[in-house]
Amino acid sequence: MTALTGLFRDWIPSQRWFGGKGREWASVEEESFFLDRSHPVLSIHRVTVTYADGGTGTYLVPLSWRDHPVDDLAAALIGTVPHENGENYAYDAMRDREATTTWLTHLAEGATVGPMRFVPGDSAEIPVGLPGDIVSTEQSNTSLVYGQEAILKLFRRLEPGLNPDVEVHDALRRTDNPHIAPLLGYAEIDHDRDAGTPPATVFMLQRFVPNASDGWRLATASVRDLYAEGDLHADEVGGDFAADSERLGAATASVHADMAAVLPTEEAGRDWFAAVARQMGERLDAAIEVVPQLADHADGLRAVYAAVADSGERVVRQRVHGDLHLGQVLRTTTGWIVLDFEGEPARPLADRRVLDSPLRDVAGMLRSFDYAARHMLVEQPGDPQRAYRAQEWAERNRSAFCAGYAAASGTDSCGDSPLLRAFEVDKAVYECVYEARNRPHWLMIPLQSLSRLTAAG
Ligand SMILES: Nc1ncnc2c1ncn2[C@@H]1O[C@H](COP(=O)(O)OP(=O)(O)O)[C@@H](O)[C@H]1O
Ligand SMILES: O=P(O)(O)O[C@H]1O[C@H](CO)[C@@H](O[C@H]2O[C@H](CO)[C@@H](O)[C@H](O)[C@H]2O)[C@H](O)[C@H]1O
Repeated sequence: MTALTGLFRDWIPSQRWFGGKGREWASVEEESFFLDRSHPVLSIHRVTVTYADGGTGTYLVPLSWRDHPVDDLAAALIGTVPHENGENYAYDAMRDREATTTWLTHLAEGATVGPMRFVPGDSAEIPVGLPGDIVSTEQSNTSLVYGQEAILKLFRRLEPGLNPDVEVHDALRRTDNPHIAPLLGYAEIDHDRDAGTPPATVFMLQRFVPNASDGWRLATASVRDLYAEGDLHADEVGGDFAADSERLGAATASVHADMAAVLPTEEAGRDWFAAVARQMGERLDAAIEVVPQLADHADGLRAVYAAVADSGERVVRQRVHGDLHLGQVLRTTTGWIVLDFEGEPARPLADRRVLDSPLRDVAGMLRSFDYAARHMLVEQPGDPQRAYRAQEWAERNRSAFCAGYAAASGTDSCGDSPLLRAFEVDKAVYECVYEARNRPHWLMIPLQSLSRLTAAG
């Protein structure tokens, strides 16, 4: 093992974006090239982890280098690497402001550096020269905000093929949809050109949406207001969120309609329903391995999936968001913006591009209302008054979202649909695994939802 691979072995497992948490490492390899040889030197590392269970994952790690320690960057220090006259200091380049300008300079020029190609959209809108500040919210990737102008999202996990976030934003450019942030460019890196493997997407740059607040923050503030009121109901307190939920439903329907207009669609046949039910069952089997408590619900969940196979609903499959939740939407002064069309980060890229029912996204948002309502019960699980309030808030905002979606799409999608119910259950199963790996103290939120979702039928 080299000094660098040793550093990566120590540092990567604790990073939020690392998707292999809980898996034992068998070996680690890295390949690198320089993106910038001036000050500070910026190197790009492709780190491939092979797990003891045989799987692999390749992650992108940009490092910035100094020949002396920099006090302001102490929190970004990954480690030191010895050389003949002393040591070089390796920093997390995404936290080193001086290193953040390089991405935009290369993008505006449409440069090719080693295996990496920069693809600008409208280069006039790329704020060259501005330094980027890291976005501190917990997320699966790493983002830099450049002033109030642009936001760069670095995709940490490298997978062959165009990232769906870039693909969908690029296609939606033609629609002028008011509910998305326009794409300004992206970069890709060759995997193994000789083997015919397509390049992997490294980052995308989007226009920054100023003066916005994310839906999770707004929704949870509304829940807090309701909890603070002893006697009033959700429609009587100041922070009622229902009007926003309704507008969010309409915005979601508008984005779905434009995605269907510019990307492929296909009427679903009976075999699709059977395949969806089977895949959900398989996901449950895998999830039970990680969260054994799920086995207690397994019979009820399988009954929900079985109902999908016989449902006979009409579904036009299309590209969907794939991981829609309140943290993926921004409320601006004029309305809602939908972000992050990447799908669930744990799914292979090819699966995330498959045509699906838009109800998948409706279910994601309904799950999120449930989370927003109940996450504060984690600390006070035995408070029946709060549990009642949470239920009331979740139901009110679910209905409002569905009303907005139905009015804008002309379909009663939140009606009594076995498919929607199964999607909600399937999402909650996914969340159990996500929480077990990332936030074990929140595991009870999706687990308790599963009890309710299976009891309801
Ligand atoms: N265009 C944008 N304008 C303003 N803020 C944004 C924009 N895109 C993303 N953000 C902020 O960055 C956060 C993470 O972005 P997101 O695309 O959801 O990344 P991830 O895939 O890692 O979850 C969002 O919750 C939002 O607060
Ligand atoms: O990192 P991403 O935004 O792509 O999504 C992952 O992380 C989300 C948490 O940040 C997770 O969402 C779950 O928690 C939310 C509250 O923090 C809640 O609103 C969502 O409904 C719930 O699914 C998401 O599942 C995961 O893919």
